[in-house]
Amino acid sequence: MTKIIGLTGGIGSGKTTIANYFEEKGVPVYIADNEAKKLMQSKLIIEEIKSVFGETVFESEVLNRAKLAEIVFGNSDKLNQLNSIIHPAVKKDFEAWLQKNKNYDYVIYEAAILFESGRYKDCDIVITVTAPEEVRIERVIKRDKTTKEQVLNRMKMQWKDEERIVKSNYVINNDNLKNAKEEVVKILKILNIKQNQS
Ligand SMILES: CC(C)(COP(=O)(O)OP(=O)(O)OC[C@H]1O[C@@H](n2cnc3c(N)ncnc32)[C@H](O)[C@@H]1O)[C@@H](O)C(=O)NCCC(=O)NCCS
Ligand SMILES: Nc1ncnc2c1ncn2[C@@H]1O[C@H](COP(=O)(O)OP(=O)(O)OP(=O)(O)O)[C@@H](O)[C@H]1O
Repeated sequence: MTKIIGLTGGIGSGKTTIANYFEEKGVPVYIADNEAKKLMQSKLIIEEIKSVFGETVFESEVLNRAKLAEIVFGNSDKLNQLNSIIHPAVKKDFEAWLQKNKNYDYVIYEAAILFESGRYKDCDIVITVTAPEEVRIERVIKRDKTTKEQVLNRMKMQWKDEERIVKSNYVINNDNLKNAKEEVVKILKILNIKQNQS
């Protein structure tokens, strides 16, 4: 049976960067953030978001993600409400994706809130990607043209590295990309996963 590797880490730790490297090496990767974004364009989910958050988070039927982010990352009850709309849809979508990839020995499920959502329980192995908080904040400010306060608001809704690390099988320190990639190769070897030559 295909084994699920959960790949997690706080905002800006570099988990998508690391996930992409696993993919380069030949492991199929499901990026929960990206798939959630696509699912949030479905009519059913749009209606559910409207019923909870109102029409004001939409502009001509297009979700204003920044506006919704402002609401939910300042209020954990609202974030839980949004999560309970999106997470079941992502779970279902992932299960269908997994079926399509059932010939692989391992696949990767990449999600920032793997532990917070409880989805780590569906994983056979969990890898946490880490980097110092200040570095993560700087990366996100640069990537998203956002403010320190906005990044901190998201961080407050996530577990701390210490909490993630104790529940993980492997930890990849992504302070430095070259070293982090070497860690990926080590894990592939330990798990006996055949690598693409790249
Ligand atoms: C609030 C939304 C619209 C903001 O969208 P935006 O494009 O600004 O952010 P994006 O989705 O790309 O997420 C960027 C990062 O924010 C953090 N983040 C996103 N969702 C959550 C959450 N529910 N809890 C904690 N942190 C989160 C993660 O570090 C994530 O990698 C969006 O994040 C959302 O719908 N979140 C709830 C659904 C969810 O949990 N998605 C994540 C994977 S299932
Ligand atoms: N080792 C590194 N050195 C420098 N920059 C990096 C490194 N790893 C990732 N980055 C950059 O930092 C930013 C955040 O990385 P990435 O998007 O992979 O993080 P993430 O953990 O998936 O974030 P989020 O939780 O927001 O989705 C990106 O712009 C990426 O190119």
